[in-house]
Amino acid sequence: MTRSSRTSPPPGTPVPPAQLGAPPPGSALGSHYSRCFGCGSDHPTGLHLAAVTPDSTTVEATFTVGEAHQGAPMLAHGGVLAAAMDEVLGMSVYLFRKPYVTARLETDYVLPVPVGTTLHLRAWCNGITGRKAYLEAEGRVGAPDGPVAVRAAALFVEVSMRHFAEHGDLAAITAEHQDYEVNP
Ligand SMILES: CCCCC/C=C\C/C=C\C/C=C\C/C=C\CCCC(=O)SCCNC(=O)CCNC(=O)[C@H](O)C(C)(C)COP(=O)(O)OP(=O)(O)OC[C@H]1O[C@@H](n2cnc3c(N)ncnc32)[C@H](O)[C@@H]1OP(=O)(O)O
Repeated sequence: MTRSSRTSPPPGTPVPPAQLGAPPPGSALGSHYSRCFGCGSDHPTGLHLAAVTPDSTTVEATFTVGEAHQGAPMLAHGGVLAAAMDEVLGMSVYLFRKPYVTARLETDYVLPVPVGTTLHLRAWCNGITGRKAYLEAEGRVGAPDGPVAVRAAALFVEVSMRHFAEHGDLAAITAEHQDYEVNP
C-alpha cells in the first residue's frame, strides 16, 4: 500500500484562513445531527458536546467524564475519549464549509482521566491540500490551560453530500440539512 499514514501536512501546506460564511467568532456551533453520538441532543447516551468557535477557525468544547464513560473502574475509556476528539476535530474542519469524514485518527493518551474530570477540548486545522485536511486536537484537565491528558492528530478527507446520501440515510439528511444540496 502506497498510502501515506501522515497526519501532519506536507511542508509548505497553507493553513486555511477563516471562510466566508463561517460562524462569527464567539458563536456556538450547534449539532450537525440530532442523533449524533458526539453532539446530538436526541442521543440518549451520547457525549452531548456543545462547542464554540472563538475565532471562526478553531473549536472549543468541554466534556465531563461520567460513569457511563468508564473503561477501568472510575477511569475514562480510551475509545470514548477518542470519540470526543473525533467530534471536535470534525466540528473544526466543518468551519471550512465542506463535508469531511475522518480517514485516520491518532490518539495519544498522556494522563489517566478519572470519572468526574472536565476536559477542555480544542481542535484546529494545520493545513488543507486538495481533499485532505490535517487536524489536531487536545484535551486539558480542569481548565483551558490545565495539563494535557489527551492529544489527537487526524487526516480528514473531503467528500460530497452524496457520500452521506448513498451510504447513510438521505431522509435524515434532508430533514436536518435543508441548506445542503445532495446533488448540486
Ligand atoms: C444529517 C446528516 C448530516 C450528514 C453530515 C453532513 C454534513 C457534515 C456537517 C457537519 C459536520 C460537523 C461536525 C462533524 C463532527 C464529527 C463527525 C466525526 C467524523 C466521523 O467520524 S466520520 C465517520 C468515520 N469515517 C468514515 O466513515 C470514512 C470511511 N472512509 C471512506 O468513506 C473513504 O475511505 C474516504 C472518503 C475517507 C476516502 O475514499 P475516497 O475513495 O473518496 O478517496 P481516496 O481513497 O482516493 O482517498 C483520498 C486521499 O486520501 C488518502 N486517504 C484516504 N484514507 C486514508 C487513510 N485512512 N490514511 C491515509 N490516507 C488516506 C488517500 O491516500 C488519497 O490521497 P491522495 O489524493 O494523496 O492519493
